[in-house]
Order: sequence, then C-alpha cells, then structure tokens
Amino acid sequence: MAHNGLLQSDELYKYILETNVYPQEPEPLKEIRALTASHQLSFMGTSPDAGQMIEMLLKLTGAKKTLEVGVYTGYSLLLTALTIPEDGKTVAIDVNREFYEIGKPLIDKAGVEHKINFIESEALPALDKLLEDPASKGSFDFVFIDADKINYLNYHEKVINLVKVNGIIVYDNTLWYGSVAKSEDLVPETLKEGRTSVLKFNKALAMDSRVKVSMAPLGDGITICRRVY
Ligand SMILES: C[S@@+](CC[C@H](N)C(=O)[O-])C[C@H]1O[C@@H](n2cnc3c(N)ncnc32)[C@H](O)[C@@H]1O
Repeated sequence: MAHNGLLQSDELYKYILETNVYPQEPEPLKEIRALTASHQLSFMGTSPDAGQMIEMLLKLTGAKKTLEVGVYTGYSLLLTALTIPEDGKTVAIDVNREFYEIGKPLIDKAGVEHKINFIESEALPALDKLLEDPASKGSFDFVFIDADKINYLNYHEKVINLVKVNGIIVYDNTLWYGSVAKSEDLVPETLKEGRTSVLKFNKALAMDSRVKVSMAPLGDGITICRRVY
C-alpha cells in the first residue's frame, strides 16, 4: 500500500524514491504503477520502495516457489514473477479477479504469466486447500501477505506451515500509515480499525518463537519474518 506521508516526511520519502527506487525500478513495474495510478483504489498498490526490498529478499534467498495473498492490480505479483527464475512458480490469491485483470495485460506483455497461478478466492479457504496438499506444506521459499489486516493473524497461522524452515514471510502495512505509534485520539477514524488489527498482529508476532522478525519503515511498514523451525 502506498505511503501517505504520516510515516516519514514527504521530503525524505521523495528523496528515497528519486535517489534509488525509481532509477532501479524495471520498466514493466513503472508501467503497472502508472496504469494503477488512475484507479480509484490506487493507494492499495504496493509501494515501490517496499517492492525493492522484496526483490532483494527474493534474490538473496534464491526464491523459486512463492505465495502471495492480496494481488490487486499486480505490482508485487509482477515484481515477483520478474524476479524468480524462468522455472519459478508463484501462487497468487485474491478474492477479486477484476483487479487482477486490470494489470494482466502488462503481466502478459512482460512474458512472465507462465510463472503465475492466480486463484480467485477468499484467502483463508484457499490457504486451507494448499495445506491439504502434502506437496505444498513447508514448500514455499517466500510468502507475501498484503490483504485484509483483520485476518493477518489467521494468515500467519496458515502460511507458517506453508513456508519452508528458513523461508521468508513478508507482511505489508504493519506500521499502518504511522498510526501504530500515535495515541488513538490522534488517529483518523478511517485508520482506527486497521490500526487495532495491526497493533495486535505486531505484538503477537514479536512473541512468536517460530519466527525471527525485522520491521522496516518502507511504504507504510513491512515486517520480514524468517521461519526458525
Ligand atoms: C493492498 S491490496 C494488494 C496490493 C498488491 N500487493 C499490489 O502490489 O498492488 C489488497 C488486496 O487484497 C484483496 N483481499 C482483501 N481481502 C481479501 C480476502 N479476505 N481474501 C482474498 N483477498 C483479499 C483485495 O481484493 C485487494 O486486491
């Protein structure tokens, strides 16, 4: 989800984007970002600075088999498909196919659609289905969660069993526009529900011995988890 200025100063964020995010952003990602900019929910798109970190993690871990929950128009999905190897595969779940169809022509143009298995579904039953398949359990190198915040803890309980030991799970929006660090009376009404979910999630994750976590102030916060056992 895009940054809205609460987390860092606009000047600093602009500096980061202009200095090393935009110059390194691949052309297909620039195109999908531009295409999404006119959509009424464009604030939902993954921030390019968070995307840059995801690309680095995918490369560093040599990720070949990945899972994404929350596709929207496909910025993070296209980034993943461009980054994993030619024989890599990514399973992408979203309840809304129409959003995915907006970006799909650019995914096709980039020639990476053969790496993508898009599943149109509510995420929890789709994850349960994956868990029923012995070949999926503990098999994913990398998981990206970027859907409804209220379910983050539910998603965590599923994907912790889908990702490999030492595999990575990245959660988006874990600083919720910077609202997590503000007292509730200063938080706009529209952010309160998400803030409550994110606060609960962040606290639970910090106590979870199955993962080691690192929170980074990219976009409006990403939490990077490594499955320990
Ligand atoms: C923040 S957007 C994802 C942004 C995307 N990662 C990108 O790079 O542009 C959240 C997406 O999650 C999907 N979503 C929300 N709740 C969901 C649910 N319960 N199950 C599946 N998808 C869901 C929405 O349809 C939306 O497309």
